[in-house]
Amino acid sequence: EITKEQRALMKAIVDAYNRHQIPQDVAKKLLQEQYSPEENFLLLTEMATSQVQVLVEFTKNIPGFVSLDREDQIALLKGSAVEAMFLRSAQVFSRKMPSGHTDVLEERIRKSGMPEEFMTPMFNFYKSIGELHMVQEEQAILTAITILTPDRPYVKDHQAVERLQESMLVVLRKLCVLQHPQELQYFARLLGRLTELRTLSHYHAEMLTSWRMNDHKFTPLLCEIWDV
Ligand SMILES: Cc1cc(C(=O)O[C@@H]2C[C@H]3CC[C@]2(C)C3(C)C)ccc1N
Repeated sequence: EITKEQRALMKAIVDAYNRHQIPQDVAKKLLQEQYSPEENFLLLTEMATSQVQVLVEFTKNIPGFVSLDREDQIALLKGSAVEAMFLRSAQVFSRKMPSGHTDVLEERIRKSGMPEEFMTPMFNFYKSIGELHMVQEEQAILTAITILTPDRPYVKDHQAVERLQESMLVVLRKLCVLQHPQELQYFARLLGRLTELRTLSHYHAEMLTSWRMNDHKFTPLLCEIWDV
């Protein structure tokens, strides 16, 4: 009972999501030979920077996004960047790489100068996303829903964003029923992850501050997207 236009919306989002992937060379670098914490941090910086670039490209291809007010587009991107990045890296983390690699990546992230108290919530989130076994359509639409959250700071035209998000929530709900018929509350569980993401973004803000304090270098794009 997914209508023709809903199928078209889903296809546009999934194509955009798959078209804009993190360059494999960045992810692969993290898996190569042993690095020092400084080297690891530089690799994470490279990974985060390319994730933001991928996020911007994906967002521009969400149907209706570019017809929103320009300043609202910026507000939505800045407001959702962390959450979209964690969602995408959780999916990359739990799916893309053969299991052995995941431990290596986890090891690299753990030895990159990231504050210890941030690790646990981050890896718990990765695991909770992995356990959902989302299909790629669900991943793409859930990411689009996260980006089109109307109550981000400085968004002026709430209504316009709400209308776009609404149409995606409807599609996601239908998709969940089709893809996971046995799990009645699967859709609710998916949306529950978005709440977990907001908690993570608070940890992330502290992480940025602690890195700044220790004089870690960021790229201009990361400074711009997170006002650091
Ligand atoms: C300012 C700044 C931010 C990050 C970051 O948010 O990294 C995210 C944390 C994990 C989740 C997404 C990340 C890219 C990750 C996989 C390293 C990494 C380096 C850096 N100089």
